[in-house]
Amino acid sequence: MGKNLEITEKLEIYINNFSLKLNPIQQEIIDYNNTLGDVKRMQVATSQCHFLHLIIKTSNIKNVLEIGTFTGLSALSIALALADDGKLTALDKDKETNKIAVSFFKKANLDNKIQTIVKPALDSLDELKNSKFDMVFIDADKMNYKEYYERSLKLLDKGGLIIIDNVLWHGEVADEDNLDKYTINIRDFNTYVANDKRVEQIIVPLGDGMTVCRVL
Ligand SMILES: C[S@@+](CC[C@H](N)C(=O)[O-])C[C@H]1O[C@@H](n2cnc3c(N)ncnc32)[C@H](O)[C@@H]1O
Repeated sequence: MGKNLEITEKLEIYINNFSLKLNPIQQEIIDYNNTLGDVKRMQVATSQCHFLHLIIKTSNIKNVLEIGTFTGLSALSIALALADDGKLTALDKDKETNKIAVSFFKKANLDNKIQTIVKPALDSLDELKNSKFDMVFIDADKMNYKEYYERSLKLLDKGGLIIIDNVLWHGEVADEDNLDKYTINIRDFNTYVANDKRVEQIIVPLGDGMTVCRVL
């Protein structure tokens, strides 16, 4: 008792076999990303797609902001879970991956629910500063996480959610001997959120680790 499971690849396949089924276009995005080589690691894990789905379904979330869309897997997972009157605003600076993401959104008939904005996210966030969202999913450049987090807080009311990906940084955050600047950055970010009295938060060990913050 008390010992957490090690999630091996075999166990992950088992979990996915006994969880929600992926939508065919979610699977197409994963298959497409597999052709990209190492860069496919950018996409969220299947378990994270299902987690985002469940959070949206159970929390009456209507208006979502995503920071970091890549080829669209997390965005499509969010949009699939949203009610008909729901909306996702998806930010990314990369024109090429955005074109691919939009083509998948169209194929899934969800392009009406997803607005993409292609420019550096901090510029988009400036433009969105008078908007309100129920949830923000942060998954872009890690060095800007603190800034994205602060900007996100301004866009949410009490009860709003911020979900941040890659907070366990391949497990490196817990290795105190690792002084790599990216690891230190995530470690500092996690400390910042943990000390923030404006939210309550948990780290969920799915994919590369995601923090779920609820605004108090
Ligand atoms: C980890 S990937 C996002 C993965 C995506 N959530 C998914 O599930 O497929 C990070 C994305 O952030 C984008 N990005 C990096 N720096 C950015 C910036 N300053 N502004 C906007 N997007 C940025 C990259 O172009 C990349 O597509």
